[in-house]
Amino acid sequence: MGNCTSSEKFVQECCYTHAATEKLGVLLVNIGGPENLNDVQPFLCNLFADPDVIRLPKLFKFLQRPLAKLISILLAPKTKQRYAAIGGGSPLRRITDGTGKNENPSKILRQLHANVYVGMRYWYPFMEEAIQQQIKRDRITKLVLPLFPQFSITTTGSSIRVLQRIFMHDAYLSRLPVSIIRFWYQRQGYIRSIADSIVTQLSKFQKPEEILIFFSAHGVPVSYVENAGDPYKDQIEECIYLIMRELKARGVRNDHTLAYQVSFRARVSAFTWNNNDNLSMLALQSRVGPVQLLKPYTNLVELGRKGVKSLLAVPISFESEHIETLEEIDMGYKDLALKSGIENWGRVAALGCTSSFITDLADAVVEALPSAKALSILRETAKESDCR
Ligand SMILES: C=CC1=C(C)c2cc3[nH]c(cc4nc(cc5[nH]c(cc1n2)c(C)c5CCC(=O)O)C(CCC(=O)O)=C4C)c(C)c3C=C
Ligand SMILES: [Fe+2]
Repeated sequence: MGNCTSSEKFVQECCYTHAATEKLGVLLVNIGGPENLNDVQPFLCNLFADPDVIRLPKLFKFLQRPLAKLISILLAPKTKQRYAAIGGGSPLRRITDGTGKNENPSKILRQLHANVYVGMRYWYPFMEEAIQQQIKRDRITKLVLPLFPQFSITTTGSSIRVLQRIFMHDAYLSRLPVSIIRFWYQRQGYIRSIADSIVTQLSKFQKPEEILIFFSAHGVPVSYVENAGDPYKDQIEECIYLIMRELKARGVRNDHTLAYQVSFRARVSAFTWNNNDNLSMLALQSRVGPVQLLKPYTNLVELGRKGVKSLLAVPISFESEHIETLEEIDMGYKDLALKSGIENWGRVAALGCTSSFITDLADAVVEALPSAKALSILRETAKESDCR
């Protein structure tokens, strides 16, 4: 097979060649979220037990699980209230299942005879289950994993680590050619789909040209970016540059700004201490203070004070609706914006199962096929927690 490009003809050729020789699997990986309020505490426990989310110095690794349990118990009541406000659970499983069944990519994936699996990092169906119970059972011959739009150690890195841990101990999996799409924020289909949504939402305002486009991204600790080389911040910024370039090409010249989410900061800071090696989010030492997260923080009061009257919020770091879009942005931010003098509020929906976006992701899968290789660089990793 030659090199696959995104041109439709080539995608088709790749499909035909591939379908004849391979049994392809596509694993859609996501964070996962509690399906009901009883799931909240164990879900949080799994999340905080992840050494890529809370990095403890080697000496204190043994505290990872007890600490995760403690933090999850302390955070659960407030977090339950927030999930209750969006209907009692996370929509992530439904949306990710829907992505797999979406009509357009299914056409492409059907031509490839691809099996689509869903695997979550912190809740059911866990990545481990999808791999051990379904992928192994189906004896696929190639696996593609489109991960998150931007690479972060806390999301992409963490998922790859789980994959490596599972694959290295299994004769079949360790030889299975795998292609990991480590980020896809720069893909034209993704950029254009977001630009389409922005243009549609702008047109709903009375004076679209006066709207401030407000990109809102998840925060991560600064130390991940500055000390551990997390490319997340650079990729977020480049993604916004590409979206604004696309909008300019369409004659849209609105002002824009980027801010990282703040209530996340309050939740994280309550349980973190600064430390000198700066790699750990949570280090036990005497100098107690809040962890530094990516800036600028969201400050709607300041925007109101500066005279911003109309604002369109655009969630940028995640492709599906989730608690941060539905509760934090739609409820918390909107409320605060209106109280701060911002009179007109709008929000761009996450792409979710938007056809143009999912079709582009299916193209990305096809393009990733030639680079599939057995995961040869495998490393021993810390034991996972079992909070389920
Ligand atoms: C780009 C996406 C995400 C990054 C980066 C990220 C980092 C990160 N998150 C936490 C803590 C929490 N995350 C929670 C849930 C959650 N996080 C993301 C995405 C990113 N997180 C998603 C999609 C979800 C699931 C949301 C849902 O609908 O269920 C939670 C629990 C929910 C909440 O309180 O908001 C916590 C806590 C840290 C500490 C971190 C980086 C170090
Ligand atoms: Fe998160």
